[in-house]
Amino acid sequence: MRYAFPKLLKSQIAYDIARTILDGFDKHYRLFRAATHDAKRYFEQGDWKTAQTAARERISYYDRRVAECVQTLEDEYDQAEISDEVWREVKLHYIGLLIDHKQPELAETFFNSVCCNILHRTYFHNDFIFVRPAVSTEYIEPEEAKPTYRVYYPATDGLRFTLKRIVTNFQLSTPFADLDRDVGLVEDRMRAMFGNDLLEPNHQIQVLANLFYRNKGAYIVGKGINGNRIYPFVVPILYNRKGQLVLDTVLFDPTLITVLFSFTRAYFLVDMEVPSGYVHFLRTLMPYKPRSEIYTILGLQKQGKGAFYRDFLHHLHHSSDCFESAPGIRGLVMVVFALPSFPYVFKVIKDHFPPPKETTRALVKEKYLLVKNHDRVGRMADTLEYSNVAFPRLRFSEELLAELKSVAPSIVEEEDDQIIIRHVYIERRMTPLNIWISEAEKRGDHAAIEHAIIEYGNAIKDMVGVNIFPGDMLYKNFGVTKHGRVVFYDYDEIEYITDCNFRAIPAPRNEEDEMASEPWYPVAKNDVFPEQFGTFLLGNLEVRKYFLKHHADLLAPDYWQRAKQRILDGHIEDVFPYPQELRFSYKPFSPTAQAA
Ligand SMILES: Nc1ncnc2c1ncn2[C@@H]1O[C@H](COP(=O)(O)OP(=O)(O)OP(=O)(O)O)[C@@H](O)[C@H]1O
Repeated sequence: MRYAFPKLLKSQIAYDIARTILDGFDKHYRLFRAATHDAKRYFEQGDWKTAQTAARERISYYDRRVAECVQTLEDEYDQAEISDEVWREVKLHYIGLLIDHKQPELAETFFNSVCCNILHRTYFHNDFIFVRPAVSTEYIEPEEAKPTYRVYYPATDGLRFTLKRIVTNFQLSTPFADLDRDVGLVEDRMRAMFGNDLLEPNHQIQVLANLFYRNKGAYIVGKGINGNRIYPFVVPILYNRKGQLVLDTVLFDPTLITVLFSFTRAYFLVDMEVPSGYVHFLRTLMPYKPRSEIYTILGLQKQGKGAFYRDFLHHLHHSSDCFESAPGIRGLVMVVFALPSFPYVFKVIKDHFPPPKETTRALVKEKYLLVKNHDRVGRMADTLEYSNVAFPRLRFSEELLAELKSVAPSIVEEEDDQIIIRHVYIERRMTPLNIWISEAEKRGDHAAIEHAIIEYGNAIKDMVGVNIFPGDMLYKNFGVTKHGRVVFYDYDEIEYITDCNFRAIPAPRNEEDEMASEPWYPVAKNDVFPEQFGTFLLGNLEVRKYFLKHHADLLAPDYWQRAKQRILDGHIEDVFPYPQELRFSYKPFSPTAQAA
């Protein structure tokens, strides 16, 4: 029989514990918001280095606050004295404290993290933690003067005036080069978007009240509304070469907006008093993006992780297919499996790695963490890391279970009708690039192959721009997203570009050198010889043709040496999460203009 919650709350300890946990959360969110607040200042000062460091540090805030809170509780209470009854009261008090709270869903997640740290896993009890949200996040209004979004009425005020007001309301202290010109450009494109639609009485523009900061950009996020139609838009604000601000473009295409919020990018910094209000608004722009991914891209990655897990359990309940090995070439380091009906893959680190791998479990984890904390520039998939995940035994094929038990026995355990996986990374499922290319070949789709190779080279170049050397550049280590972008997902050999030594292959001294099957010259651990990349990348003639046409520079040591030098000189590359052709300043390449 299910245990009933106590009818009377009697325990002072229960109240005190609930209060301590909520104080821990409030401290966390205060610091989290302070970081997003600072992002505005860094943007105004063009202080990219500090902004980068702050964005990276913010990721670790959550775990630190949870650890602090656990410590406080352990110092103050003897766990043995806290009965199940008291834990149930703690939860009820906590729910009470969350009435009128502005971030109740985040506070519930924090509560779960603290409880799960204190209670042993086998002791988890659904009555103690928030398996489902207990407090609604709908219609929460901010207390501060700023609403979640502002509303403008262009039919009354004029579109140009409205657009200018939208920008100036953000009160950026850096001057614009020519705001009237930029607003005119946005207006032209916006008029084209609204087309000849008759303006309905509800015609309005809604804009989220705070800017979204990432890398060297700040983004205005909003939507036009006319009748029952919604027109999402995003306006990036960047610096020009003279250190003045410009509106760089306006994006309307839902696919491009979705890509801007992609799982392959660094998290945004946005000052949100009521995060659920932002998530709700963003979902009206991207209805197919799971709430979990929206929380994550807003930097609330633990919330995203919790929401993802709930979605996953829900999906398991409402599906019947079985987990199976992910299609493609098996990894040496990871066992990768997937549920065909679910768009993610599950990656488990093997217990032993065959040669030539020289890594360890700890090192692999370190590399994955490096990527989590790094700017992923739209080219590296984000991963969710989970411990002790229980899967229903029935949903595993014998073959997959046998494989998991044989290559990762320390991680996989069978318990009654469950498979417990002690550590797993979960990441978006993509089509491995090698499979994508061979399918395009079978169809005789040359354009698709060329597209894949252009994207592949661009992915590497984007990663190089942020100091990442992928290490293992084989096509099988890249995936193609549903938007046709090529993204890297195999991180165990990743290195910082600045830690690598890019060398040209020395000229042979004599005939013997020339014939040698092993390098006759000394090779240090971090030496990389780009001239050798062709050996494993250019085997296929068609791929070779496109590779040499678009990315031959990747095979030359000096490309890499120059890239490394730029990073060492402190240069931070511009990252454009949308096509260059859409920029207001874009000038198509013209051979005559070039000649002139
Ligand atoms: N996100 C993903 N989407 C689809 N398939 C994937 C994904 N990640 C991995 N795979 C599949 O699993 C295989 C192994 O994954 P991964 O490259 O991450 O493992 P690994 O053990 O690190 O590989 P390697 O031996 O190259 O180091 C890939 O070749 C691919 O077929």
